Amino acid sequence: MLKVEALSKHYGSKKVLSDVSFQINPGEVVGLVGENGAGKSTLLNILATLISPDKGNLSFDDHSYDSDLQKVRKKIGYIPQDIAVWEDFTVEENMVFFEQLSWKKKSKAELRQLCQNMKLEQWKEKTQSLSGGMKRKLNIAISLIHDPDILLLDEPTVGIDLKSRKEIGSYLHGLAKHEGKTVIYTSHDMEEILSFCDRVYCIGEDPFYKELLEENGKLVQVL
Ligand SMILES: Nc1ncnc2c1ncn2[C@@H]1O[C@H](COP(=O)(O)OP(=O)(O)OP(=O)(O)O)[C@@H](O)[C@H]1O
Repeated sequence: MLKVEALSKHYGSKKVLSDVSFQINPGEVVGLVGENGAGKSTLLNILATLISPDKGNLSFDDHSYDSDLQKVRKKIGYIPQDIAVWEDFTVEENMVFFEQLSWKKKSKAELRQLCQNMKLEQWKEKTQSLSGGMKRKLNIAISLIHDPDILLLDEPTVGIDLKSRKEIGSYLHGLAKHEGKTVIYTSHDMEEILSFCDRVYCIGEDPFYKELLEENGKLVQVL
């Protein structure tokens, strides 16, 4: 379980997160929504241990972010907004390269299976020739090499076609429901949030998202 207690973060005089608390269970898919600049990426980056909060206690499966940082990091898979793959490498070469950097070892067959699970079949193709949706799938497959328990995704489906969006959304949903992973992702796509998320956290004071989601029967908590 992911536990966040009394988390705050500011940049200079700008308060971004103020006394935020929540808990997320294994197997849940949680969406983070809010207007531009509300603090979604900031929260995701704190959960990914990439930036530190000003105050607050965070833990995952009873491992504290403060005292058990290495254990927590091993459990996290983070997919940033910008696709980070080697364009000159094939899909296979990318997977093997990142497997070598990973603390968890996987055979080539297992790496290929990860891609196939995402409906990414172009194993021998150069990454530069893949569509945006396929590159995004590769990015997600790379983040799964070390079998993380918690997946943090910053706008994983932005700028890609509807078919890939749906495939990625249902794949992430399946990871939560069949493998018990905790999935947290940001999106501006309300249809996607409505289809794939069990719960939604709204960041910021604008009531727009909360009202829209509640009208559609979603459980929403304002952070
Ligand atoms: N390193 C930083 N230094 C100063 N201000 C920052 C920094 N990172 C973010 N901010 C500010 O904090 C606020 C929250 O930014 P954040 O990127 O978390 O928002 P967001 O909800 O993810 O926005 P978007 O939907 O546009 O991606 C913004 O006003 C941003 O300008």
